[in-house]
Parts: sequence; structure tokens; C-alpha cells
Amino acid sequence: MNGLGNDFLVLDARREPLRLSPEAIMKLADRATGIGFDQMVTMEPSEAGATAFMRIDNADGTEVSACGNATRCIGWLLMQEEGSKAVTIQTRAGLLRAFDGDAPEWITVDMGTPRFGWAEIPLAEPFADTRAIELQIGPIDAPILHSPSVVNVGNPHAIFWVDDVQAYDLEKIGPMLEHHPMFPERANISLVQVTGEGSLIQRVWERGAGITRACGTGACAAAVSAARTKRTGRTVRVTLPGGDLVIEWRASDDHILMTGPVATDFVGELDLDTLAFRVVDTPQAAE
Ligand SMILES: N[C@H](CCC[C@H](N)C(=O)O)C(=O)O
Repeated sequence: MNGLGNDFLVLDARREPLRLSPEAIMKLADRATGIGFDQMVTMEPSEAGATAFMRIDNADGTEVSACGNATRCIGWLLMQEEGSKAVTIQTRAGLLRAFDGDAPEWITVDMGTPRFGWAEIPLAEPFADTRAIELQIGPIDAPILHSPSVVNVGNPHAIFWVDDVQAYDLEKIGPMLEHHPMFPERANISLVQVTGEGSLIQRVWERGAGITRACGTGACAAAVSAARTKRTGRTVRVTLPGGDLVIEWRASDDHILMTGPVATDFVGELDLDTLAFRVVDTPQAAE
């Protein structure tokens, strides 16, 4: 499945346990020799009374706690299965509610509340006593990027404010910042350009996945940071390479509502011994 081109291998392990090794995940994620995806998402039974538990692994085999676009996809799958208009998904970052949006396959997920505390991002100790983030790369007197906004929306994000998101070699600077010692759990890195009181353009270098066509948690992090720094209002249309997401950082309870499309590229069967994948159905093509 995919959300604005941010693509996922969705495994259904609700009937029997299934856990692939990081090596197997990396092999399947490889776009040259495997199925190719940004994240692998495994649906498992929930012990917290949710409709399902959603386990998220990045393409590099690391397990993480949040994935916005995938949460919309799983929400849509579960609502289709149950014939319901809302479901609860358990993640390592907490319980998330997914709702049927006002247009077919436009799904809204309540991503919970953002966290700004240094230890919640998390940031490494030596940086926790500085007032602003003096993270920069490039010459000290002419930094390429500096002074990011940092926020945790179930996963760590650093937002760099720029005049033109296309003016940077994100392939090169993304990994440098993802692995910066300031981020003990690494970070998702965004370039964000404010284009109006309610609109942003964003490019993302994702932790453990690289440049993706869209990043749901990234859009949430960008919209919240833009509102918090008075660059925009609390409802923002975020334009990513793969398309738009609408983010509302609700004033009444600080919850972040993310709305956007979902799509199923194909349905298949995975041989767990050989990791061979066989396409069984291509619903989108069928339309
Ligand atoms: N790379 C992210 C996880 C996936 C985020 C992105 N696919 C989204 O839609 O939120 C991380 O390591 O936290």
C-alpha cells in the first residue's frame, strides 16, 4: 500500500505470529532485488483492546514507533474489513484513532499530541541545556542549514526552515543530520518552505529509509512547528513530492489530525522461507 507514494509492505500476522529478521526486511525493502518499500508494517492482535496492533519497521530493518501514512493505510484496511467509520490502532507510540474522511479513501488519523521536551525528542544530554538548537552544517560563518525546530510526534523530527526546498542536496546532508550526535535515536530530517499562512512545501529524509515521496509524521511535525513558531496558523496544507496532506493541530486539546489519501498497489503472498513474493491481485489497476 502507499500514502502519497510513501510505500509499505503490509503483513497480516493477526492469526499467527510472524517476525522477520532485520536482514530479511532489508532484502525485501531493496527496490532492485526485493519488493521495494519505505517501511514494513505488520498487523498483530492488540492486547490493549484496539482493533489491531501495528508494528513498524524501516527499510533498514530498525523498528520504530510511528508512521503516519501507514497508519492511514491500516486504518482504511481495518475500516473496510469491519464496515466501520472509525477504528483504533495500537502502536508503540500509543493508541491512534483513524476515521473515514469526507471523500473516498481520504482518511483522517488522530496522531495524538506533540512533545517538545529535550528528553522526549530525544536530544543528547550536552545539547539539552542550550536555549535554541545550534545544530548547523557547513562552514561556521556560512552554515548550509541551522537552527531547526525539533518535535516528537511518536518519532523524532528536525525541521529546517528554508526559502527553497529544491536548493539543497538532501541525499548528501540528510544522512549527516540523521546521524548527528545530537540525536541519540537518530532523527527524521525535513526541509520546509512556508508558502502561505496555511501552506508549506516539504521534502523529507526519513530515518532508516532515506528520501521518501511523503512522510505523514514529518508533515505533522512541520505543521506543528510552523504553527508553534507563528509561521502559519494551526491548519496547514503540506505539499510533499507525492501530494498533499492536511494537518490540523487542534487548539482545544493539542491533538494533531492528519488527513490524506490511501491506496492499495497490489495484494500478494510472501514465501517466508525463500522471501519470494507472488502478486495475487492489483485492485487499483482493476478499477
Ligand atoms: N522513518 C520514520 C518512520 C516512518 C515515518 C513516515 N513513513 C511516516 O509516514 O510517518 C522513523 O524512523 O521514525
